[in-house]
Amino acid sequence: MDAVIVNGIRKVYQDKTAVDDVSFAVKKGELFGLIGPDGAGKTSIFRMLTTLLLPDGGSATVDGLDVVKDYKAIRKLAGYMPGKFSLYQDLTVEENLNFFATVFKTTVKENYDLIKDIYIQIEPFKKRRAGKLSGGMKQKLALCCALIHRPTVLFLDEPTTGVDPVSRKEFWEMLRKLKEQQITIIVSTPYMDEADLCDRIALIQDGKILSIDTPAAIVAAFPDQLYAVKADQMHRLLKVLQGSALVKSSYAFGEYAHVTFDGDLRQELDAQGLTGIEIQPTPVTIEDCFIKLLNEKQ
Ligand SMILES: Nc1ncnc2c1ncn2[C@@H]1O[C@H](COP(=O)(O)OP(=O)(O)OP(=O)(O)O)[C@@H](O)[C@H]1O
Repeated sequence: MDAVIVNGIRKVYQDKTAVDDVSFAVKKGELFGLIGPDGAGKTSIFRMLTTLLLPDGGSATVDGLDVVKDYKAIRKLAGYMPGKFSLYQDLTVEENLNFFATVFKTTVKENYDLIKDIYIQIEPFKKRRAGKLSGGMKQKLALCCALIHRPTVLFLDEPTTGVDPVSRKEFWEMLRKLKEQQITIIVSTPYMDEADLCDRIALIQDGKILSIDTPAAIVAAFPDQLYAVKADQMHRLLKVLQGSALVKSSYAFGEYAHVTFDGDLRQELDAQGLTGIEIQPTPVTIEDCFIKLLNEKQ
């Protein structure tokens, strides 16, 4: 049985459809990513799966339990780290942890083995109020609190947003270790570079899933050779690319334009008077796949 099954789930706020007929399944022990920009509907999906929000249509199960009928049982077995900092700012690190353990009728001691690797990193600050911790430390404490009742499924809503790059990397290493403990993890992120760290991902935009697969399979399905293109006049280059009959797709990507095309693009750019032209094949990223899927939708 899959750990999470989502079947045509919907959420409508007033006249805004935030989650539109979303379906996916997450295997036991999988690290599954919901990847999409702000407002894509990730938080609404998490809140429905953790029984904090009622769906307006469709159904979903967590560990075989229905998110509407069996909400009490799900709350016991699921761990949830909301996007916004959820801890008690005026309580210390150890008070927060004890509080969450008590709510779930357990003790820190009983489940210490599960959080040990993470907790020892914040233990030197255990007497410090949560509100006075750095972003990375708050995130580690929030993860310990979400784990303290030994959940079978862990929901992490944008755990790395607003966290420095080193802490982001450390956080993903912690998730890899938790996976070894057979905990199913569903994590959302707006950072496309984090998609590669998941076993499988769902790309989501405007409440709809655009694609679900392993990151490697999504990248492999990109149909064209992708090129990174540069010129001395980047602004003009982008305009020329957009108007060119040879170009299938083009968009700014860091200091380059990412382009797919047929024919002799260099000759065309030369003819347009552009200088310092560079055209080189470049590896496809998840972000390129996302942009392609968005363009197909429009
Ligand atoms: N309570 C609400 N009332 C009205 N609209 C809402 C409500 N909650 C969310 N929305 C809207 O639904 C859409 C999806 O929001 P949601 O928070 O689920 O997305 P998200 O991908 O988690 O993005 P974010 O990172 O911004 O939270 C957005 O357009 C948002 O403005």
